[in-house]
Parts: sequence; C-alpha cells; structure tokens
Amino acid sequence: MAYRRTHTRIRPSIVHKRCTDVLHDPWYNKGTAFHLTERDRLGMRGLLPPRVMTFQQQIDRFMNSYRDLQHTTSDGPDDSLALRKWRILNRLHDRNETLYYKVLIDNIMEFAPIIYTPTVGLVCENYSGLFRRPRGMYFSAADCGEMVSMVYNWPAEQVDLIVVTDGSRILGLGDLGVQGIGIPVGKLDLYVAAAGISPQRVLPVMIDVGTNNQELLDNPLYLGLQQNRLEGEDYIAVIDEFMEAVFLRWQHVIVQFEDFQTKWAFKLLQRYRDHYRMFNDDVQGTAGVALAGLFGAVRAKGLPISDFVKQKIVIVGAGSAGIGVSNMAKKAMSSMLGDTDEASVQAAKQFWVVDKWGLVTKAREDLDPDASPFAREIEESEVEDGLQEGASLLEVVKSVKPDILLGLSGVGGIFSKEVLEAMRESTSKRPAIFPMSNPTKNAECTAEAAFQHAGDHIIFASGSPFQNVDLEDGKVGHVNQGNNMYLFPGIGLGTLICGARIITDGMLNAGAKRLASYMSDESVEQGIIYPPISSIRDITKEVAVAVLKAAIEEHVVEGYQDLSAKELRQMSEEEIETYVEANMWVPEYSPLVHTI
Ligand SMILES: NC(=O)c1ccc[n+]([C@@H]2O[C@H](COP(=O)([O-])OP(=O)(O)OC[C@H]3O[C@@H](n4cnc5c(N)ncnc54)[C@H](O)[C@@H]3O)[C@@H](O)[C@H]2O)c1
Ligand SMILES: O=C(O)C[C@H](O)C(=O)O
Ligand SMILES: [Mg+2]
Repeated sequence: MAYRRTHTRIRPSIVHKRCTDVLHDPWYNKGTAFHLTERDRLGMRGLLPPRVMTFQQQIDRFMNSYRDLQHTTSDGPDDSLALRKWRILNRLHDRNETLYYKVLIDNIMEFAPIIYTPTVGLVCENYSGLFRRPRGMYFSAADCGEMVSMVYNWPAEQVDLIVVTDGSRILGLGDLGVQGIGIPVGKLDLYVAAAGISPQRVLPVMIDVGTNNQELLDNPLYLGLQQNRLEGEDYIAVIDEFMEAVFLRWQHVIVQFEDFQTKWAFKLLQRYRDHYRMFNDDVQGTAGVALAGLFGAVRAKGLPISDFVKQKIVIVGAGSAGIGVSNMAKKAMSSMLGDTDEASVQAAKQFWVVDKWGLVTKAREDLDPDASPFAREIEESEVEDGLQEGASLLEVVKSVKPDILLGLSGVGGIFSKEVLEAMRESTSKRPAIFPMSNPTKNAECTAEAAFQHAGDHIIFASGSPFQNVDLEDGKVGHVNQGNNMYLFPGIGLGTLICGARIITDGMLNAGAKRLASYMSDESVEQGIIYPPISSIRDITKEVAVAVLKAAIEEHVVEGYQDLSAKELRQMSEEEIETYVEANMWVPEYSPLVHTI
C-alpha cells in the first residue's frame, strides 16, 4: 500500500482576519517576521518596525532577554526567579505560539521545569495574582444545562486533545480549586512540544465545582466559585454533562483526566473508559512510567526482566497514583507467573503498601476497596515478620529490606535519614529509591539525601527534577526523572492518529514496555533508566508507534482523517514509524491566506 501523508508541514493557513487582529492572535502572529508582501496582503504595512527579522533572529532576541533576566535576578529568592521565568515564557505564549513552541522544543531541558513541575505548582498556588489572559475553557457548576452550547464558544473547529482537571489534587499541593488550570496548560505544552500535537488543536479545561480549600474561599480575590465542592450525584452530573458536550462537538477528541482527587479518579475512569476516548494520567500514565522504572531497576542489577517477579516492593501512598502503580506492577508480575488466580495471589505478596495510617493490612477497619488487593494478609492482633496493621514506614523498610522503595504520598521528606539508612540493608545489590511525588518540595526525599544515606549504589528516580549528585572518587549519582511526561504525550498521539475508539490496557502496556526498553544496557548499568528530557520528542514518537500498533492488534482503530482503519492495518512497521513522525507538528511559520 502506498504511504500517504495526512498533513503537509508548510501548508498555508487560512485566516479570516487582517491587520492588528492577526498581530494580536498568537496562533497566527509572526511579529517582526512578517515579510513585506505578507504585510501588504494582510493590511499591516506600517504596523510593525520596518526591518523584517528571520525566525532565528527572533529566537535569538527572545533568548537574549531570557538570559538577561537570569543574570539580573539570579541572587533573588529561587521562587521569585522561577516565577519571572514563567512570566516571560507565558507572555511569549500569549503573543506568538510558533515562536514559543520553537524555543520550548529547542530548550526543553531548561524550560520543562518552568512550564511543568516544579514551577507550574508555584504558578497554580499564585494563580489569582498571576492571571492576565484566559487560556483554555472553564466549565463551572453554574454552567449546568449550558455546556452543550457553550462548548461552541471555543474558536477552533477541531480539537484533538483536552486535558481536564477539577483542581481537587494539584500535584502534592492539595485542593487549589480553579487555580489548578495551570496543570492542563502545562500538560498540553508538553503535548505540543513532545508529541507535536498542533497548538491550535489543544484545549486546557478547568471544571470548577467549588473548592474545599478554606484559604481560597476566604480570599476575596480568588477567581473560582466561592462555594464548597459539589459531591455525589451533583458532581457526577457536571462531569457527565461536560463529557457529553465535548464529544458532541468533537467526536474524535481525546480527554485526559488530570489531578482529580483519588475518590473520583478511579470512579470516573471506570465510568467513561469503555465509552469515551479518555484516560486518567495519574492512574494509568504514572503506572506505566513507574513500571518502566521498576524494569529498569531489575536490568540495572544485571538480571533478566523475568526476575521482576522476585522484587520486594514497598509503595508509600495508596492514592490514585500509588494504587495505579501497584495494580499495573502486580498485573505484570502475575502475567509473568502464568496469569492464573494463584499467580495473582503470589504477585500480591511482593507488595507492601503504606499510607498515612501505616502498613495496609486485612486488619484495617474501613479498608479502601481499591487498596484491598494489596493489604497484607495480617489479621487483627497478628504479626508477620514483626509487622502488624499500621506499622510505620521505618518498621516496614527494616523488616522487608525491599528491593524498591517508591513514594507517591505527596509528603515531602518522609523518606527520612533513618528510612534511607535502613535501605542500606536492602537485599538488593542496587536498591531503587523513587520519591515520585511532585513538586520538588513534596518529594519524599532529595537526590542528595538518597545517595548520602542509602549509598552510592542506589538507582534513583524522582517525579520532579534534581541535579545529578557528585559522589566520592569523581563518580556521579545519576538522577532520573520518573514522571508520566514520558508516556502521556505518546499515548495521546498514538491514539489520535489511528482513531482508536477507546484506550485499552493493551495500548498502555505497549507504551510502558517501549519506554522500558528505550535505554541501552550500558546506560541502565550506570543507573540511567529513563531517557533525558532532551530526548522527549523521540521517546514520545516511539511510545506513539507502540500504542498505535497495540490499538491495531486490539481491533479498536477506526481510521484518522482520510486514512481508513483498513489502510492503517496494512501498514508495515516502517510505514507506521514514518506515519507517526509525519503527523508531528513542527513550529514553522506558514504563509497566511486571508479569506472572508
Ligand atoms: N511522578 C509522577 O509522574 C506522578 C504522577 C502522579 C502523581 N504523582 C504524585 O503522587 C502524589 C500523590 O498523588 P495521589 O493522587 O495518589 O494523591 P492522594 O492524596 O490521593 O494519595 C496520597 C496517599 O499518600 C498517603 N499518605 C499521606 N501521608 C502519608 C504519610 N505520612 N506516610 C505514608 N503515606 C501517606 C495517603 O494516605 C494517600 O494514600 C502527588 O504528590 C503527585 O504529585 C506523581
Ligand atoms: O504533573 C506532574 O508532574 C506529574 C503528575 O501528573 C502529578 O500529578 O504529579
Ligand atoms: Mg497529575
């Protein structure tokens, strides 16, 4: 079958506006790069300084002013410098999206910590003061009954990706209400930068059903609904109406749920996943990334992946993320053990889950049904290897001597010196320590503390970035960023361009497996188990290829644009790779054609 591109890169853009209206539209604005004939065509001659700059000169101008800011304010407080950096990037985002994404992609190592974790957390915390121009859409409890029509207020004819939050669990920062909009914006920046989703086709969404954060409710300048969160059926009715509205207007859209509190995360996932093209990034994306990291930790010991079934894993945090990871890791183990009921029971024995009341066991009153498969088989007044219901993290680590200690608790510093020192007694020759909570201040430990207290031989991965650690004898303690950013953009892209009807476990597993195999044995041996963020576009492409292939195998593809499901199924491996790459948007100015 002859391969067909579904879009050509430098295709003209049709605009229905002219003059300053174009200059003020970040989708089309090229600023000083409009050449003279285009200025004439669009009635903007005289509205810009006369000299026409190249794209590269514009990039240089922006980077110079960014660097100046860094020099002039580098001795101020870290948070204030980070916010200034975010502001300068955000202003560019507001003016000229093509230039913004070009500098973001070219400097992703440096800018990811600004537009994503950790700075995005700070931005959400300070959002009421930082808000200048709206980005995305706000659906609120006050809009009930209106959503199907108000969704048409969004100016884009086509939307490919929505990231939606209700602001109830923003990173490890808790309920930030409407201020959580920063998270969908940051996630979609990565969709554009890493997966090449067109910036004109992404939509950040905040569903404001109120907040239970008293400080926000008491703040007269808070921008969200000043009421407590809706609960029960009232809450579900709002989310249902939102889903119906967006899928009615854009049948092929993908909706990523992000930073919903655990009590709704699982319920909404179960409610929608068989009907809509949606997934929950905190539950499913995080699980895939963590599983890839767990496989990496096994490879780093020089063992085959099949040895994964022998790993003793302590997971701290039994929320949407912790339980999501435990489920996926247990399923992987169980399938390696033969996929029987007995295999599942055996796999469960490799997990110790600790939450804010300590070790989770069968003796727990009001045991959360989602955590129950991981509750240790310890009944009331029973003791297993010195552990009983509610045992502390330190007691658990001392008793279990785990191969892997993984934190998704949102509690900064709970991998204390004592806990980390206890990891020296791990039975693993290279214990893995993964403080995956975000942002940095909520990480269970710092990289420095981990290498200092647990030893030079550990494998380290954190949710937010840390610098590599200098060890004795000139050695380097490698820091990996174990963040769902390595999966969600590829899940979205792969799903989009084959028109998968739903997002299946098989597609998610395929993405995770590809991430797990991405690093060479040599890198893994050095403790580098995830790619550097500078490779995020390449790993995203690879994940998308794997997701797309799995969608074909699972018979859920329905075709994309003018490519039918049949044509997709007939593509060779090589054709799929080329197809994925050809569908990744790159920031380049396209000629603007004005029509009425
Ligand atoms: N790295 C990533 O890609 C990634 C992805 C998703 C979530 N996260 C992070 O995971 C964290 C948790 O997210 P969630 O949705 O599961 O939140 P959650 O609030 O639902 O869950 C937190 C869990 O931690 C437990 N906990 C609280 N205090 C504790 C303590 N002192 N000791 C032990 N356990 C304690 C709670 O009982 C609960 O089970 C957040 O910080 C989030 O940023 C990271
Ligand atoms: O947003 C991130 O950096 C990862 C994750 O989705 C989280 O909720 O912490
Ligand atoms: Mg999240």
